[in-house]
Amino acid sequence: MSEATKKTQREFFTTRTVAEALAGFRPDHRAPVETVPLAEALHRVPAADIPSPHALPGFVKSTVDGYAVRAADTYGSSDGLPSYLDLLGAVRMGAAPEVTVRPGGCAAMPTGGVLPDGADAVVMVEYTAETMPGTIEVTRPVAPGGGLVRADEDVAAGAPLVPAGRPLRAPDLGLLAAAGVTSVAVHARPRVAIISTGDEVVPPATVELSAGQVRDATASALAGLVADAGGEPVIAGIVGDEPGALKDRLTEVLADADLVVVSAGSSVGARDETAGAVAAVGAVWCHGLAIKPGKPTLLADCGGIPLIGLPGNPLSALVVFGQVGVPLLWRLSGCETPPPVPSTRAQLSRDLASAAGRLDVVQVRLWDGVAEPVFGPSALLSVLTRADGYLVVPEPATGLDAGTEVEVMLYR
Ligand SMILES: Nc1nc2c(c(=O)[nH]1)N[C@H]1C(S)=C(S)[C@@H](COP(=O)(O)OP(=O)(O)OC[C@H]3O[C@@H](n4cnc5c(N)ncnc54)[C@H](O)[C@@H]3O)O[C@H]1N2
Ligand code: MOO
Repeated sequence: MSEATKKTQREFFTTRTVAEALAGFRPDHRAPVETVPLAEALHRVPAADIPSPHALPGFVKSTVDGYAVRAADTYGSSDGLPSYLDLLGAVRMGAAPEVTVRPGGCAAMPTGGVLPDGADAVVMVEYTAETMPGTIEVTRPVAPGGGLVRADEDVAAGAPLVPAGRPLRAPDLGLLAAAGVTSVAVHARPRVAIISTGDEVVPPATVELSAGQVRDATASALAGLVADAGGEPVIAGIVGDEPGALKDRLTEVLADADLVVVSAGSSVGARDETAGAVAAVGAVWCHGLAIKPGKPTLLADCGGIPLIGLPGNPLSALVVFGQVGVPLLWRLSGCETPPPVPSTRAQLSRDLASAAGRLDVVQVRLWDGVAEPVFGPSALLSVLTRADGYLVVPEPATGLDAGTEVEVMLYR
């Protein structure tokens, strides 16, 4: 056993908390920046604020169907004492007004039309009547600016259309399009190399299994989590337990990955080579995380590129990747605070025990506002597929009582 392996195996007994890992494990690599068309920009993270080339909407715009007026001409108007205005013309959609509104006059106005010169408000058609051809009766006053948006009310020229560091949402794409911005500089989807380890692990397409063999479940599931968090999964194969093989594979994938994920072999058993191999290609930040399930987790910084060594049990691997890998992935994409996960409040059906200082991730089923824990060993992946979501027992807590209102993060 190498010196490095001995050292990292001892570190297993000085685990870090998940909170410490989220705050303190911060390799400085970021996915490169690329320019993509709007149609490919959903959920991508702008590398810098994107300023508006001009004001939006760019003209004083009516928000109602009605008549453009001088507000002062409508003061005191009521059903009993209407104002009467001369109809001077009509504004057409998508065209500059050909009419100017003088005192005592008005112009017919569609929603979205350009306010004509002289007018400072639009009165809704519901509060008017054309009592005689060419004369409009107004029965409600309107204040200056009423029925309008200002030329820069959506976005001022030069102000950010969308901020750096937040994944683009559908309305962001609309605002960019409205401003004529049709391509954006965003971080590339982080490439996540996924390596499975273990002599017993065989490709999923293997038809007949020999005794003790298992099909690689973890890589496919991790690829799903990676894609969900905006990354590009790169399934980098299965590495057996022969000495040196993992180190060689790690060296290869590090040349072309933004994040490396290795599953299994990170515990303290005789064949657990991961810590030694990782120590040969990077600096191990922790070996052992105070999380249940998932304690045999390893984090390393490989020249700025983060590497996560996940527990072998697929359930534990997925739980840890959700808690630690997904936030890392968002940071690689340029987003420091991951977008919130949809959640719901529910009443816990039974007591849950936990150790203080350890984060417990508990799978739950939900019905009628009740969260029922799904228990089972982390060797069983079906515990996850049967759950509707999960709750966490926070690090300081020693457990949760039945009936406690808990927040359940929902799977979709
Ligand atoms: N003495 C101790 N033994 C164990 C501890 C401990 O603290 N002290 N922790 C246990 C926990 S918790 C877990 S989790 C496992 C994790 O160990 P490894 O990360 O070294 O993983 P393996 O032993 O290689 O595998 C565990 C289990 O998962 C299966 N596996 C592995 N990879 C895959 C895959 N890609 N797809 C499907 N299944 C996979 C593997 O065959 C094993 O059955 O250690 C405990 N022991
Ligand atoms: O924590 Mo192990 O990672 O329970 O299955």
